Amino acid sequence: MTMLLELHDVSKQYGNNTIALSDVNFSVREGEFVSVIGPSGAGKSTLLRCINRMIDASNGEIVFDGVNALGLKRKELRNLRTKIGIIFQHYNLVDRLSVIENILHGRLGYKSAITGALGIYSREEKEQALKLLNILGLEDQVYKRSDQLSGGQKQRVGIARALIQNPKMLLCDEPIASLDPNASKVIMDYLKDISKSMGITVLINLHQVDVALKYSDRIIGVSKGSVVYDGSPRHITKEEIHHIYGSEAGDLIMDLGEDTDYAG
Ligand SMILES: Nc1ncnc2c1ncn2[C@@H]1O[C@H](COP(=O)(O)OP(=O)(O)OP(=O)(O)O)[C@@H](O)[C@H]1O
Repeated sequence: MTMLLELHDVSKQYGNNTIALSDVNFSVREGEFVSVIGPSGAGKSTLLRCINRMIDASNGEIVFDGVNALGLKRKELRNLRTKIGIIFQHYNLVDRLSVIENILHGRLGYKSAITGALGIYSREEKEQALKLLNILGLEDQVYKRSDQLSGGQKQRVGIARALIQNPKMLLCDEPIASLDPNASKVIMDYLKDISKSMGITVLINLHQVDVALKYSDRIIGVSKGSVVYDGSPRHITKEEIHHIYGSEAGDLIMDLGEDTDYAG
């Protein structure tokens, strides 16, 4: 498998005092499903946002699909962003628009300002939106206003909007943090299926360690801006979880129970 994403010594400082990321190094292979875990404030969101340059890293190198993302100018950056779909905790849908209109917004990165502003989409784009609606079980909601959907349905629209970009990677920033356990499972199952069936790489921030261990090929543990664990979910030990979470680890370890073969 080839590397799709490589981070070399990536650091991010906010203002004079906050070092959010410190010399982060890791690579992600094409098709891998990787979870980033760590306590609140560890730098997980900053890490994800640096990858598509929603935030600019202070130092280091981020290579995506063979291109150094940090050196890109406007047009190439737009190009890069079409290959990276983003899924947000709060969905970021346009409430007053229908489900299908929100999904088609995922195509805006491919359009000129004028065709985008006029909402002009081709027949192929509309057909692809309908296909994705079917895949994500939203075929009965096509023309519903987005603010009339449940949280789980909104997140499925968010996934469809990301997929219509034809991305190579999905960056998912706490995609289930606002959902109940049932809706969370539905979303995680869709993300896993999509990753497998479409060969899309997934990099996902999660607060729920048990979910991360269950779904991921690999876990990256972040603490105070540094990667302190990078490996399989199968063999992660309680000591390693303690190392990632520090004093917050107690309850998490109790929730996980005695068996350390969590992914089994
Ligand atoms: N825009 C900003 N300006 C200044 N400091 C920031 C900014 N965004 C984040 N930080 C700080 O950077 C550090 C990392 O924050 P980040 O949001 O990346 O952590 P996180 O692991 O995603 O946390 P959480 O799990 O609570 O979302 C924290 O100390 C945070 O206060």
